Amino acid sequence: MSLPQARPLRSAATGALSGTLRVPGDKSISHRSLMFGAVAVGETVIHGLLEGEDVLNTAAAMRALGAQAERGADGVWRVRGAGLGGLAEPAGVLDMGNSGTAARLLIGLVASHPITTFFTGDASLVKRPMMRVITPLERMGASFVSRAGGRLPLAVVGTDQTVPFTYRLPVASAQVKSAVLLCGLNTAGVTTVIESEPTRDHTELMLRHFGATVTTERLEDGALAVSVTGQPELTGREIFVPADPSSAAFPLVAALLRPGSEVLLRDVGMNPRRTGLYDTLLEMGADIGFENRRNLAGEPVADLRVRGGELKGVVVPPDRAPSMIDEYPILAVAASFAQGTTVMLGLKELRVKESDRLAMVAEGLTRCGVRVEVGADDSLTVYGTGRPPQGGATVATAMDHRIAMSFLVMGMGTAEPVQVDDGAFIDTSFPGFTTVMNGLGARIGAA
Ligand SMILES: O=C(O)C1=C[C@@H](OP(=O)(O)O)[C@@H](O)[C@H](O)C1
Ligand SMILES: C=C(OP(=O)(O)O)C(=O)O
Repeated sequence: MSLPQARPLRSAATGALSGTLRVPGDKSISHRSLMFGAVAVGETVIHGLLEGEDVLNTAAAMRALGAQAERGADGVWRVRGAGLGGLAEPAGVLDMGNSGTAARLLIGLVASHPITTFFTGDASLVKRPMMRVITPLERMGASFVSRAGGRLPLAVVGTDQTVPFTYRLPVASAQVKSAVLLCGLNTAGVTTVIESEPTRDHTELMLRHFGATVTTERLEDGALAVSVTGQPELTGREIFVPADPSSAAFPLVAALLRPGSEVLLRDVGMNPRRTGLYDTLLEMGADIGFENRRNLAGEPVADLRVRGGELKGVVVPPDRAPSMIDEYPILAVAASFAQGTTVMLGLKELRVKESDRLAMVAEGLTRCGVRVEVGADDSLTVYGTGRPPQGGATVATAMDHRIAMSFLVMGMGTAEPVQVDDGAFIDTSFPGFTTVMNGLGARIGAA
């Protein structure tokens, strides 16, 4: 396991931003399109796949499991599936790099195949909790050997004799929900996941698109029961991947922070389980127009027109966390430019992402001269003064792409430039970030 060379970057204040762009494809949808294509019969054609490192690791893993997954000269990806139940035992260890989504979803998928699969990841991923998927998958019949506490590297001893299961999620996580549903896919009978807080539903939407029966039912206590009927005939499909709303968040907040800016972001995914950041920014007074709303192969999209302007502090309720889970670092940056205090509640899950995002955001903002508080209840309070923060610091990123991008956006408006110690991990989710941002008017370069 070798670490890429650290790539320190520096971002300096800009004038008004302008331009039109389409950020790269949605990461969640890209992973799933490769995985589901690999267990379908026939060819899956994917337009606009995110070619970030996380997704390229998934493509390599699907090839190691016996599917074909290749990029054509036209930029379109084609997957020829092995069929459900047809995944082959990989000869080597699957290295999922930096990606929790790839690791957890694939662990679920192989658990109901009669093969043994070894997984590992980079120095960030091997620290992240896997018991959350091991526990339900063991109940369904798979066996595991893992490091203490359920960390990678681990081996999944799968079986084609898994039993269906009803599982109530102990934590709001689309990755855990998906791991159980994907194990249920090759399990005879109906597997159900109950979630008290709705998390992103790309697995459910896309499994239906491939021909599976996936139903949802509202329970008496308000929770949602999601069920998949096992062993369907999955057929290869055509998929159009929307632009990733989690990536669009960076140019969007940058434009909001620079007075006089006007930026148009095309084809941005508007799945309601992903749009918490946009709701929050609108409450803060942001000028965001949603134009040309339409459907792209089962997922809603829109073009977002963003204009720079003043923001005010707000309280972000805990039940909004699942729909904006990856956007708190960039929201905290926006809050540091706002007039007034922003309180973000219910951020416990941020502690188990690529880094402890709650700690890293608080530390970085403090270094840049912003007053913040982390509550014992895993809340984050950012005291905005309505004036640009000082900046002038180097921020630690701890192998976390979203921390790196958030603080580079911050440097676009601070009094002094902001440096990040390593921008290399940006390639996991947003290849071309620096070029795209500089095309709008940013001044991001090697430190
Ligand atoms: O299912 C997915 O594609 C994802 C789910 C979320 O993770 P959790 O399920 O751990 O909350 C999110 O943070 C991650 O970036 C992508
Ligand atoms: C949390 C993230 O991804 P993952 O869990 O797939 O590593 C993210 O992209 O912000």
